[in-house]
Amino acid sequence: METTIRVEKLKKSYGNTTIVNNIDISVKSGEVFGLLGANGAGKSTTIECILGTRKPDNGTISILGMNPQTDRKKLFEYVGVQFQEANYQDKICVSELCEETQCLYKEVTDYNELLKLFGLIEKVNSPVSELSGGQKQKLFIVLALIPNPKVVFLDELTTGLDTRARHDVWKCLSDLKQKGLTIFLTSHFMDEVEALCDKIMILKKGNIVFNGTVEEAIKNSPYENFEDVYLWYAEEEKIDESI
Ligand SMILES: Nc1ncnc2c1ncn2[C@@H]1O[C@H](COP(=O)(O)OP(=O)(O)OP(=O)(O)O)[C@@H](O)[C@H]1O
Repeated sequence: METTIRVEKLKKSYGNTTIVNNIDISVKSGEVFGLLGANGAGKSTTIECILGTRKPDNGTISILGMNPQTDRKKLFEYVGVQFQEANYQDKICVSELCEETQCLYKEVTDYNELLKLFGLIEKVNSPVSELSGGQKQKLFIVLALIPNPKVVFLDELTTGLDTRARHDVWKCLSDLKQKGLTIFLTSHFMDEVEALCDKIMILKKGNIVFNGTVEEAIKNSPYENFEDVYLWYAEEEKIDESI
């Protein structure tokens, strides 16, 4: 399997504070990779450095063999990004926003199919501003998938979605993975990580504290429940077993 995302010795500091400390990441084609860590651990900074929207202090990054800083235009034909908040006009409706996104790319997926897949088709003519938080979140995933990408970056994948919607999103992403999509995600939901991720990396204050599979993470910890396992790696304090 070819390596789709390769990051070597990525480092980013603000002033004297190191936010991301010498991180190496390797994601193979068709894999789902989960970057985990507490609030402020450095996940979004890592993603922004990988995408070239933030300048790292050090490190080599390649996506699909391209450099996100210098091959930006070509690379983003193949890369989808889920934004937490997109910039859109106040009154724009769902179909218009999808069409605007389609115009940015040469080869696109039919957005109506994606809206159907994500249960949003009945909102196609609604103003985006009238969607619920969860519906907007799903729409941002749809926008990320419109370019028919080979790789997709999903930051806080299902934050704000209800249980049904989260499961629907997992199903959609599993189907897209079967078709060869490489997925790089961050999530605070360990059930989601267990359901989707082939490989995970746990960051603690910008340092890698675990890199491997969920099964390996469990095996190398004193716990069996993955949420306990995650906390054991990611948190400073030991878990109080009486809780
Ligand atoms: N422009 C900036 N200047 C100074 N510090 C910053 C800047 N951007 C981010 N940080 C700091 O970097 C740290 C990591 O932030 P980051 O957003 O990468 O964390 P995260 O793991 O994505 O957190 P969350 O789970 O809350 O989204 C935080 O302490 C944040 O305050």
